[in-house]
Amino acid sequence: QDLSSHVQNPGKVRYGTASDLLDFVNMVSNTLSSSLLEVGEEMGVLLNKTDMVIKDGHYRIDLDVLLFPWKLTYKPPGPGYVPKGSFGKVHLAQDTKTRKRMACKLIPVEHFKHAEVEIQARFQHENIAQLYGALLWEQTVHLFMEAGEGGSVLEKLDSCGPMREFEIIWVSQQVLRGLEYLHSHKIIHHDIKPSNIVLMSAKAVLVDFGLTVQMKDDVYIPRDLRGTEMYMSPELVLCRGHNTKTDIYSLGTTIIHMLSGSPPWVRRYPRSAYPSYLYIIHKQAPPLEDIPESCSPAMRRLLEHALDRVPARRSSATELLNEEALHPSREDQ
Ligand SMILES: Nc1nnc(-c2c[nH]c3ncc(-c4c[nH]c5ccccc45)cc23)o1
Repeated sequence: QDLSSHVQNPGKVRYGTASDLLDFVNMVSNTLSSSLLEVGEEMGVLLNKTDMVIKDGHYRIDLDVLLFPWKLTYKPPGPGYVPKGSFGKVHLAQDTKTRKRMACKLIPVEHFKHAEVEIQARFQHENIAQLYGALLWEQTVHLFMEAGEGGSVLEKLDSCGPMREFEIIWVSQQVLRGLEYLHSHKIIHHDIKPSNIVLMSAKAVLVDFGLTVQMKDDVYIPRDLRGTEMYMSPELVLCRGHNTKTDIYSLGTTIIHMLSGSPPWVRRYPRSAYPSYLYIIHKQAPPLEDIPESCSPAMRRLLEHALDRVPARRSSATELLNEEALHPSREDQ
């Protein structure tokens, strides 16, 4: 195209606010993917002040931003190991002008739900992966986000085994601050687990908001089962209504995984013999038996409060943040 047509028809990527980004993703969600086929070039909205440089309305993959399979923190690079989200593959991305490094999650447009973006666009907190922008290119939604270059807690557990208690305390405090913020806005994450907690040099953040809901009142009646079985609460499995306390239970099972190196239940009920854990979670008492002997009494008490079978009795994020286990006194160190 000559310059004049280029100027007259600048590309379809622009800077905008969180509400511009939400309008864009709503358009993508509501437009039949067939009619999106005609758009030959990338289109999208990048949030202002994100160190991403749009050139003449373009933000082209492999030109303005490069995508790399994620360099693993612990393991020798497998064949293009790419962490998987609920519906998308996550790559490392780098803006070619500012060299800013980001995570880029690729979601096929037919799987894309604007709920994934809605919460991250409307709610910001230092322990929630920040959203930088969204692009639609080749029938795939590219979500650019804050990158946890230390990888996920699951990757760390798989590579290095059980974590030490001071590491678990650090991760739990970060996650609980993020949950305290989300729960104060009646938002349920629905998929708290080691692979959805990613590590950076000075903090840990929650990722993958594809199953997130914002309650209209104090209970959420689910239409489907959301989450990952081993970390699900008994009330979520029952499907008769639940609230933000389900995330607290999932954090409790996540702490068991960090302490022991395995999710709850699997050592007592091997996956080979138990294709599903839903019935076990429903029938059995909370998995306190999976807390290792080495666990400190204070951390054990925190887990008893986080895994209480009765949601109303279960501690909130704020209450857990005030537990002794998360404030080891000097003499303990
Ligand atoms: N499902 C999902 N939705 N958003 C994200 C996400 C946003 N920023 C990120 N930074 C790092 C990782 C990540 C996960 N596992 C890993 C293993 C090794 C290295 C990095 C990772 C994932 C993200 O993930």
